[in-house]
Amino acid sequence: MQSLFAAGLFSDQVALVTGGGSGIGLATARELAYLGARVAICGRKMDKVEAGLAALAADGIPAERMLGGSCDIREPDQVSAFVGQVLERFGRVDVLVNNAGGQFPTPAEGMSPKGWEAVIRNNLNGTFFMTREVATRAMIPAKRGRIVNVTAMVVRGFPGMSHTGAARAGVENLTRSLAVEWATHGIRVNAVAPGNNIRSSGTAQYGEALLEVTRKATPLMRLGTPEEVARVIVFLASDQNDFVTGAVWGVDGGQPLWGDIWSIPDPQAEAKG
Ligand SMILES: CCCCCCCCC/C=C/C(=O)SCCNC(=O)CCNC(=O)[C@H](O)C(C)(C)COP(=O)(O)OP(=O)(O)OC[C@H]1O[C@@H](n2cnc3c(N)ncnc32)[C@H](O)[C@@H]1OP(=O)(O)O
Ligand SMILES: NC(=O)C1=CN([C@@H]2O[C@H](COP(=O)(O)OP(=O)(O)OC[C@H]3O[C@@H](n4cnc5c(N)ncnc54)[C@H](OP(=O)(O)O)[C@@H]3O)[C@@H](O)[C@H]2O)C=CC1
Repeated sequence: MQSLFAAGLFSDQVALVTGGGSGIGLATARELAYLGARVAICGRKMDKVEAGLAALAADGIPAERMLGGSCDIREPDQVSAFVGQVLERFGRVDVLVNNAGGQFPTPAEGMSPKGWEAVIRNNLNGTFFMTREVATRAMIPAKRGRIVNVTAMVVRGFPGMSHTGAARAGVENLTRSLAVEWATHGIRVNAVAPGNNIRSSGTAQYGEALLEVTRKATPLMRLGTPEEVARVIVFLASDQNDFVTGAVWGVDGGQPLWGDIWSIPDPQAEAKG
């Protein structure tokens, strides 16, 4: 592995990455571990978490510097138990990356209350539960912490996935509120918004055709990689970046600046036949 950052940048630090078993979360966990951090990863499914731990081991990270556990961030009891495990094992949490999340495509009018709630819980509630737990038990007592929330590119709304657009906009606003509330506790809170154009385990479920549409809607004319998102997360999580808080950084190849991202049925065109 090769890193943009100086070796040992995260030595003596502990990082907790939710959804660290796959995709952007795994790329982030690998980079942080490579730079010296002790890393804890979690997800709902242990097979993904175990695959993540195996990838870290293949990078040469010793077993004593990593921890994996099953934890559904929507469930406060599971969040509390996992954070407890991390503190028991490593004694502190310096960096929290709230990366776990996801949704399903659906027009708003076809969305059931349960479907709406599932996505709000997964992205907004879960992020808050984990953040509050880590802040109150580790960061506020230590008067030090770096939180990075992974959102999505929602500046133009999220037609076709309005539930996640609303949830991610909520997380972005939470990022700003907590950046102010916790500034005096030595905690910085930032967000990274990947474009809808990162080729990852997550976007694989949407299929190549849709990825091609989103690639063509990207000024840089290519898809991004999980490692490119991870580098910005790691920068925001590092002490090299200590005057930035409450920011939302896009990693999107310029996509929000340009044209249509994907087509949803145009009601005016349909009305005209
Ligand atoms: C157009 C733009 C494209 C654009 C596409 C390109 C841009 C991609 C940009 C974003 C990329 C990524 O985020 S990549 C990361 C992707 N990763 C993920 O999405 C994985 C995490 N997501 C999830 O686990 C699920 O989506 C989520 C719903 C949040 C949680 O699932 P659960 O199994 O826990 O939820 P359940 O209890 O089963 O479901 C609760 C309700 O949600 C509904 N529900 C769940 N999945 C559903 C589905 N596929 N289609 C309809 N409805 C669904 C169920 O029907 C239930 O409601 P009832 O109807 O009452 O039964
Ligand atoms: N790739 C892209 O283009 C974009 C990605 N994003 C966001 O970036 C983040 C990472 O996505 P990406 O790596 O691409 O996709 P992945 O699907 O690979 O990553 C999502 C990870 O989150 C975990 N996860 C999901 N829900 C929960 C939960 N309730 N509790 C604990 N863990 C959970 C999943 O594991 P498990 O299923 O085992 O729980 C998985 O490891 C997500 O929040 C995603 O929505 C945003 C915009 C674009």
